[in-house]
Order: sequence, then C-alpha cells, then structure tokens
Amino acid sequence: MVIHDYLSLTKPKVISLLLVTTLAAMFITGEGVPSISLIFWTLLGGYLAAGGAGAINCAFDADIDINMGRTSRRPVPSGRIPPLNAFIFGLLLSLLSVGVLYTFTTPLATLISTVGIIYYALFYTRWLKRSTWQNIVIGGGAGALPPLVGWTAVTGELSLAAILLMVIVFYWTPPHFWTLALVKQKDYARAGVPMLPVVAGERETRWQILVYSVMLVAISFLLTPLGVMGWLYLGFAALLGAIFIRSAWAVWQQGDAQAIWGLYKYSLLYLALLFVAMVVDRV
Ligand code: HEM
Ligand SMILES: CC(C)=CCC/C(C)=C/CC/C(C)=C/COP(=O)(O)OP(=O)(O)O
Repeated sequence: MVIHDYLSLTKPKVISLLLVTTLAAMFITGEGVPSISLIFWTLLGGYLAAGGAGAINCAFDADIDINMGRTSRRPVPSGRIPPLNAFIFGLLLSLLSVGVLYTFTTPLATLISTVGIIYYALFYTRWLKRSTWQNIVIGGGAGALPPLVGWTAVTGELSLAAILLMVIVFYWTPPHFWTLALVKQKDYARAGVPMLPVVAGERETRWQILVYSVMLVAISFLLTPLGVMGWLYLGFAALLGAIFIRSAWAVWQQGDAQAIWGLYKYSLLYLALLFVAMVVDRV
C-alpha cells in the first residue's frame, strides 16, 4: 500500500523511542506537568521532524540500502517510491515540523529540531555514514537532540539538566548501534559503509561497546548528585545500569549472537525505562 510505504519512510519505530525521550524531558523541567496541548504539538512537531529527516535519509541511502538484507525491501531501493518523491515528502514533513514547533512551542525548540533534521538527513547521511567509523559516535549527536526539543518546548531555554539528558542518549547510541552492526557486518561491508566491525574487527567493537556502556551508566548516575533527580531515580538507574553492563560484559567476554542480540534488544528497553524512571521520580 502506498500510504504504508510513505509511513515506513519515516521510520516510525525508531521515532517512537525518540519521542519517549522528548516526552520525558517535558515532565522533568521543574515547571510542573505540561499541558496536553503543548505535549500534543511538541510530539507532532517531533514526529514530523524526525520522520521528515528519516524520509530524506531513505532517499539518499537507496544505493546502500539495496545492498543490505535488512534494508533492501524498503520502498526506495525496491523501486516502489522514486527517490525524488521520498526526498520531497521528507522536505515537506520537515518544513511542516518547523511551522508546528514554531507556532505552538518555542523558537529554541524549533531551532534545535531543525539542527537535528540537517544533522541526520544531510551531515550524517551524506557524509559521516559513508566516510568514517566514528559515524555513529558523531552521528549520535542527532539522536541525542530530541530530549532538548522536549525540554526547551516547555522552558524556552537550555540548562545543565537538559544537556545531561542529551549526553545520556549520546553515550547510549554506540552500544545500541554497534551490537546491530556486529550482527550485520557482512551487509555493511558489502554496501561499503565503514562501520566499526568492518574497519576495526569484532574484538575492538566488543571492547568499544563495553567502554561506552560503562560511561553511559556512570553518566546516568550523575543526575542525582547534581540535584536534577532524586534517590528513586538513582535506584532505577543502578538496577537498569547493572543489567546493561552485565549484558555488555557478556558481549565482550562471549561475543556470541545470543549475547549480542540480548544487548541490542535490552538497549532499547533500557533507554525507555530510564527516561520513564526520571518522570516517576519527578512526578
Ligand atoms: C547514530 C545514531 C543511530 C543509528 C546509526 C541507529 C541505527 C539503528 C539501526 C540500523 C536500527 C535497525 C533498524 C531496522 O532494523 O530497520 C536501529 C533500530 C532502532 N533504533 Fe537506532 N540508531 C541510532 C540512534 C537511535 C536513537 C537516538 C534512538 C532513540 C532514542 C533509536 C531507536 C531505535 C529503535 C527503537 C530501534 C528498533 C526499531 C525496530 O525494531 O524496527 N536509535 N537503530
Ligand atoms: C531533533 C531531530 C529531528 C533529530 C533527528 C534524530 C534522528 C531521526 C535520528 C535518527 C538516528 C537513526 C535512526 C539513525 C539510523 O541510521 P541509518 O539511517 O544509518 O540506519 P538504516 O541503516 O536503518 O537506514
């Protein structure tokens, strides 16, 4: 179905987790529970922005996607949607996101979201992804912006706490993605994308995953001593973080497919639950 194909260009599952981080940030600014209408417009604007950027990514990435089992059946590489149509669709969603966020939230939230679109759709997709194994580390900066959009939609300004939320998602991204890259490394090699396992090998990748996981968990703890979150949050962060490090350790030590998939799947649950824990602590 054509509508289904266009919807899939927006990568809805990925966006759902991005929006969890946006929504959670809106609840913990210290300005109380946000209004339903502000929540609605911020999430709609966030969906349009990330979805628009995703569609532009699909238009530009067709040559890579056609070479990978996971992505070859997407609408553009399989010929169901011409790249130009995907690009225009993405551009329209992106422009709409600017209108929605600017009208109903704050100028700073609009600016950060627009930077996110350009970062992912152009900087990461056109250049980073194809040129360096640091693509994921640097590219993680785009995925780390949605909490800032949520925060600034409510407050109109940045703060240390908001930056810390960004840093958490930033350090989360390499373990999240490199696990998948380990499993799919042959695909990436065939497509000519310099992902870490292709460039530096499995052992180095498993080590880097462990290093980033430890840094992620350590940073997640900082919110309590810095006065942003309370002890309840710290308890959740410790429990969730212990499981994360145990899973990353298993990837480092054993490195079998079961351990790798386990960490990949858990990384998604971890991020969602950590941000829910922030809301629970605050509300
Ligand atoms: C540079 C940054 C990132 C890269 C390169 C990346 C890459 C990927 C890839 C390749 C997949 C597999 C998708 C598929 O099977 O079609 C994936 C899955 C996923 N990613 Fe990321 N990701 C990044 C950041 C993020 C961020 C910041 C979030 C949300 C906070 C996120 C949320 C998800 C979710 C929810 C899935 C599962 C989707 C599914 O089951 O279909 N990712 N990611
Ligand atoms: C504030 C704002 C609008 C931020 C945008 C953030 C955003 C949409 C980040 C997406 C990160 C992501 C899913 C990368 C996928 O990599 P890939 O495209 O290399 O994966 P693929 O192999 O599945 O295509």
